Amino acid sequence: MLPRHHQPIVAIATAAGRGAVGIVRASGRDLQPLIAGVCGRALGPRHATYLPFLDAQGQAIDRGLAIHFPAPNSYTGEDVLELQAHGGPVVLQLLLARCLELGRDIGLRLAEPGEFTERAYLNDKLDLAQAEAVSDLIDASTEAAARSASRSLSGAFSSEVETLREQVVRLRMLVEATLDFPEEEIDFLRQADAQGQLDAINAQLASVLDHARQGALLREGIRVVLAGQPNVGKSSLLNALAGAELAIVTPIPGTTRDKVSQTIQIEGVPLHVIDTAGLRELGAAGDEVERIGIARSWDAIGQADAVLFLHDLTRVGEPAYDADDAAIAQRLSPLAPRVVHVFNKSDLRAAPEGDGDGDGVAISAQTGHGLDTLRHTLLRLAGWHAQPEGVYIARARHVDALQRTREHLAMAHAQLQLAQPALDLLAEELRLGHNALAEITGAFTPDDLLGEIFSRFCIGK
Ligand SMILES: Nc1nc2c(c(=O)[nH]1)N(C=O)[C@@H](CNc1ccc(C(=O)N[C@@H](CCC(=O)O)C(=O)O)cc1)CN2
Ligand SMILES: Nc1nc2c(ncn2[C@@H]2O[C@H](COP(=O)(O)OP(=O)(O)OP(=O)(O)O)[C@@H](O)[C@H]2O)c(=O)[nH]1
Ligand SMILES: [Mg+2]
Repeated sequence: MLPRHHQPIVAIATAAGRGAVGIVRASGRDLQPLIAGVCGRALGPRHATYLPFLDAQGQAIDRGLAIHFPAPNSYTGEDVLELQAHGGPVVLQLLLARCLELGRDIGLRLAEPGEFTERAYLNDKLDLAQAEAVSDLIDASTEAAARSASRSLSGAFSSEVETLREQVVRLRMLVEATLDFPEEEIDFLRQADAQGQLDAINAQLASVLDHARQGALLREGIRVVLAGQPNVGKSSLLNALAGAELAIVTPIPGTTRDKVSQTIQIEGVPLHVIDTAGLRELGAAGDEVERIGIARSWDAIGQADAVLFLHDLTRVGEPAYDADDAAIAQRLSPLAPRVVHVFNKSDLRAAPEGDGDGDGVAISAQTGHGLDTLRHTLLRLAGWHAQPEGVYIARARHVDALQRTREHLAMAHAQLQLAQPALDLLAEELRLGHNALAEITGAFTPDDLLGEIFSRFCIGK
């Protein structure tokens, strides 16, 4: 049997359900038996031919367009056959079954998720960051996310990483060469301005890291938890931000029992907003359901990227809030940089001057007053500052690899500043930094990571 990556594969490439057109796509080293069987004739290369797709009895399953992309000029770099049929689930299943039947002798099998794109990667049509961008483009939930995924797919991110990698390679070669001439080593490095080269790399790395963080933010968004005492208006705020009546709002304290979440977007950045049960001390007689709800609120708070701590302006005392709020604030204090104080119901009572920490936002969930300020505060807290046009999509995996690169290069930098740098340690840090960078485009990526990345694609991609 052929190794997995050489077996011919087939799948329905279009989304499940009915559509105007549906595509069955096959990829492999030689698809002639399939073409002959289903099309009943030879196909010109990269030429759309309208013809009947034939079943085993020579009857037409459907009439549509067949395209043969001979290797290596195809999406996967292998032979690709596309059957563009009418987009009904039964028609497409029949075509798929017909392909599998015809392909039995060449070992044709169903494609696993992401396997076409994995082939494109293995055949050097795309690097790993571009392959990931294919999936991110399909999954994009906002226009900004789609545009930036498209930039990554076209190689904007990869080429910046590649430029960095080339510079690190050049420096590594210099250091490795010096290792062979121990007497003159230091002078040699000084003459070649190794320090200056490293400074330039680090400056550029900082900029790529910043862009990648913005890109990861666009892809992954942040978790924002609405927290506070019962009846302060958390559910009202969720509804106001979402522009829909999602959570139940009543004047009864303890209305929300369980978490309610909704993804909204601000300037294209997805925010996963979670409304929680109001926080209060329940005596022994307290309601068991509410007790569990409150425990879940604290869980959500612990996992939040940002916490909006709501206060009810009609209840706040001096200096900023009442005793129960002070108790909650105490418990939130370890999360302080992620907490925003929000003073709600400004329509009923104006916010006192110089609220609390000075970073509070006064709003009215009912009239919408202050919501724009709150949105901008959230974006700032998330670390968003880029213009979507210049951003390429990135993943936490990329940010992590860039951070590790930065750490290794910082160690290399420290070594170079010593009067007597240990050249072997310097060389080792540069090597590790180089490897971390290479993980991004896939030049140096463990197989199990590859498997994980592609398994998250949809089938047929
Ligand atoms: N019908 C159809 N539409 C599709 C795809 C597809 O596979 N089929 N794609 C699937 O994702 C995307 C387009 N991606 C593609 C990428 C490369 C090639 C290709 O033939 N590449 C050749 C020739 C390049 C050229 O002429 O410039 C090559 O790389 O050698 C085709 C589609 C979106 N639309
Ligand atoms: N005037 C005014 N009333 C508000 C505002 N926001 C919320 N309310 C009212 O305050 C009451 C409680 O609102 P909710 O949104 O249910 O409060 P909550 O924090 O979710 O309450 P629990 O789910 O019990 O924790 C309701 O009667 C709302 O109509 C506001 O900005 N102005
Ligand atoms: Mg509520």
